[in-house]
Amino acid sequence: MIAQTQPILLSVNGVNKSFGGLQALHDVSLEIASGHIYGLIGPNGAGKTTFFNVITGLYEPDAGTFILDGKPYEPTAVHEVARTGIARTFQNIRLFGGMTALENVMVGRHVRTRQGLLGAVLRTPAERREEKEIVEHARALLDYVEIGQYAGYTARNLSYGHQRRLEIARALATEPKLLALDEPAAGMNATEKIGLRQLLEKIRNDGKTILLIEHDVKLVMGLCDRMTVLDYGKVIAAGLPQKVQKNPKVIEAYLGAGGS
Ligand SMILES: Nc1ncnc2c1ncn2[C@@H]1O[C@H](COP(=O)(O)OP(=O)(O)OP(=O)(O)O)[C@@H](O)[C@H]1O
Repeated sequence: MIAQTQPILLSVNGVNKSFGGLQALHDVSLEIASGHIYGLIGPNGAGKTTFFNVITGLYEPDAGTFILDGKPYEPTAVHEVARTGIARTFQNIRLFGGMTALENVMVGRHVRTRQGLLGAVLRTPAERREEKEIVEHARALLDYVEIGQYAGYTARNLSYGHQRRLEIARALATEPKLLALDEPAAGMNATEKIGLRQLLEKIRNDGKTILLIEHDVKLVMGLCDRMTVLDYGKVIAAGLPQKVQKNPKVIEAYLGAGGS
């Protein structure tokens, strides 16, 4: 566990988001310290994915301000968000299923290169050099998430757990300041979850900051440095996991939702 003396990487203040008459997020604020794993939990429909979609530019908030790494940040377009330094994975895995694992990571890397994808197609010597670097970097990332031996496999043919790791590698390829993971353990068996936990701890120990939505409360409690609990779009508790799990509002929200 890391002390809260770290600088704040992401500060979110007063986010509101409605869909018609339904207020999915109600004045949600949170602060994520640099180098932390920050958990966002809550029963089904609490607004967790909506919050992710807002901070990654998929949904426009009705209100709210954001500061990333000391600078005002407007999550307007998904591509810009990636350049600014937030990378995410999705609850339902979104890989390029027909491409190889290596190619999937290379796509993520193009966010950080000069030529982008078009340059890679035109192929001048400088671009070929850059392309070689991209391949090497992508291979290194696959090794980092421990699926290097599957570099040439088509993404859709990988096991579920390996696809989740591949999504994380692709997100890391954009060199994010904040890695936002939407239920990375969903569908994993117990052994895969232990492996995922070790991977996330390694990523944090290497200096990255992680925002994690997770349904597996045991995993979140054991892994996160700080957390926020949402219920019906509102923050009902925030802080250290040991304190949050004893909060009567949190217990009630989970028991009320069938203990999910
Ligand atoms: N695009 C949308 N249009 C209309 N309503 C939406 C939309 N996205 C989310 N909602 C509604 O907003 C509320 C919050 O949903 P959200 O998916 O953010 O919850 P969640 O906490 O991520 O839930 P889960 O754990 O089930 O994924 C829900 O009532 C949901 O039906």
